[in-house]
Amino acid sequence: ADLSTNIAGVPLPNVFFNASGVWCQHEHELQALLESQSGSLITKSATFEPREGNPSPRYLPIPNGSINSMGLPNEGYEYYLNYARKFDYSHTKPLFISLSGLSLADNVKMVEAFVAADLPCMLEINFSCPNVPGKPQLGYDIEAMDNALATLAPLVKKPFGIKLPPYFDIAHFDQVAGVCQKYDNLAFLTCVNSVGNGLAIDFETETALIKPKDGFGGLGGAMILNTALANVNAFHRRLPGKQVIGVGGVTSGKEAFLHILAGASAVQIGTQLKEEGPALFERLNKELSDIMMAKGYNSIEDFRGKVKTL
Ligand SMILES: CC(C)(C)CCc1c(C(=O)O)[nH]c(=O)[nH]c1=O
Repeated sequence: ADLSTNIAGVPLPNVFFNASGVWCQHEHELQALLESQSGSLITKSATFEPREGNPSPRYLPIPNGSINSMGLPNEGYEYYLNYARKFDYSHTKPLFISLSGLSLADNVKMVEAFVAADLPCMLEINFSCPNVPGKPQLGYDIEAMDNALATLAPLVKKPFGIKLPPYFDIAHFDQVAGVCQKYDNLAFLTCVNSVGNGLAIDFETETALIKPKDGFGGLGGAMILNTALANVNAFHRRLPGKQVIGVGGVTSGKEAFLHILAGASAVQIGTQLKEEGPALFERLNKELSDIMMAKGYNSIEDFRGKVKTL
């Protein structure tokens, strides 16, 4: 079956790529994604300056998923800008760049640098990034989100996307969609980032599993699939003129199929990629293709967003 898709008019040979943060901090990791069967690749969320991130253990697989509090370890935005300058855009797969400024000012400076470089890469701005200490993350501060988009969208000029945290209240889906609708070049939403501030505890040692933040960290993997599907579908229904990239709980072709049925135009993989490595993409392509053939679908558009209700 044909697993090709496009994001903001940019073709992807297949719907699959990494979630920002997984297998994408260093060039050798990005090279492995380039050589894999992924349909695209995205860099680790960049901050203005390089960051070590939090002390380990800061990521762990747990039953039905994972927990992480990495703390934005990355090489700094110039590293990824240089990577984007050297990238061979004649490749079959496009390059996405994730930005996660620690302040709006930092996001402005990084966006301006990428816009000045005028490269074909696609920006995904991480709205789970920390905002003013003591205030919720950008994605949970609707006024701050609107203000950030009012500043950033005109700067980016071309189509771009934002990475959103999961929402759990219909009124929040409505509010966030209302803000996103205001920005024409906001072309896609990537839903969802990890489910924030979970806590994994070891029964034997009676100790939190990860070191940072008293063990509090973002939850990913199978356990967040149904939250991810809801966020993908909620924004697919509310924003017909925009696209949604689905992420959360995809471990096989089956969950990828469900994300697309919910409305996703592409599918990112986090936890499962961290655990299985880039060979995962060959498996996912085969599994999704087999599912589509079995159901009589030839292309993604034959079933994308067509989840039925009772
Ligand atoms: C959680 C933040 C550190 C504020 C942003 C980076 C990030 C991280 C991280 O670097 O800890 N982990 C996630 O699961 N999602 C993210 O967006």
